[in-house]
Amino acid sequence: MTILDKIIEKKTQRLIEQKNILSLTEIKKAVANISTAIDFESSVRRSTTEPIKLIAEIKHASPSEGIIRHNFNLKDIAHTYEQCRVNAVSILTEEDFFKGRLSYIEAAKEFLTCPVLRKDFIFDEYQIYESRLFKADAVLLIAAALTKEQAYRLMSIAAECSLHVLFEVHNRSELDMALSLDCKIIGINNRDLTNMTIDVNTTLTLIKEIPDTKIVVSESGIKSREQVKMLQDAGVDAILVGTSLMKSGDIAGQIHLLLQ
Ligand SMILES: O=C(O)c1ccccc1NCC(=O)[C@H](O)[C@H](O)COP(=O)(O)O
Repeated sequence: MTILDKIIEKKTQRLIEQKNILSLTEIKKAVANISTAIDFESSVRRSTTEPIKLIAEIKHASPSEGIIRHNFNLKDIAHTYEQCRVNAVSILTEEDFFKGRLSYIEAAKEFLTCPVLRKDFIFDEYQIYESRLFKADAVLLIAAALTKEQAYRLMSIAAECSLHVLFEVHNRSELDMALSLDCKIIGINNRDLTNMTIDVNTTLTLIKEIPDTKIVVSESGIKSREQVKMLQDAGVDAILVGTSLMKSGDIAGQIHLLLQ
């Protein structure tokens, strides 16, 4: 069983419990009154004259690292990200492996003006409505966790809820799925979820197969200015950075180092 299988198994159990508290019909009604989402797509698209965009992640723990930030303070992190004028914030909301909470989105949004991506393991339409109910502006869909039919359906529901989708791929066949679904924002995960190894060259290889009209986000394992420059030169629109910010005693300094 891969880590992705384990996460989805746990998530499936939690979803059954959650649907007993608030049914699909009830959650659909509840999202009808939620204010409009902030435009994630425009925030992460870059023109050729602009520097690379930053999606800064709030991530307490992970399966590969355990606890990443020992003095985790959601509000301080959100406040720092706002002061650094990051282009978007990604929040890990998965509970059992990342120590996240859905409520982190609204709490962080008190300090943020940029859009927020809900980073979780989404495979059921309920989770899309839930994301909007908790004020996310965008959601992550992971190709490795979905069939093409499931992905299509979830993307349609996300669009109905005005949520943008970051569609994550790691290899050529997942990229083919993204392109055939006409995904606008393609995330290339440098982390292989089958064995947790990270290689930033994954982005450099796959981006060559992606038309210029798409927005490309490079995800995972980004920690040095040299890597960021290489990704920018390759035409990447935005980087998604978690661990190297969360491990730093000076988050603003680390952002400056990456983007200087
Ligand atoms: O981070 C993990 O260990 C992990 C394990 C299994 C599934 C997903 C995982 N990470 C989620 C992410 O996609 C990252 O948080 C994100 O790309 C940022 O990566 P990093 O900068 O390496 O924290």
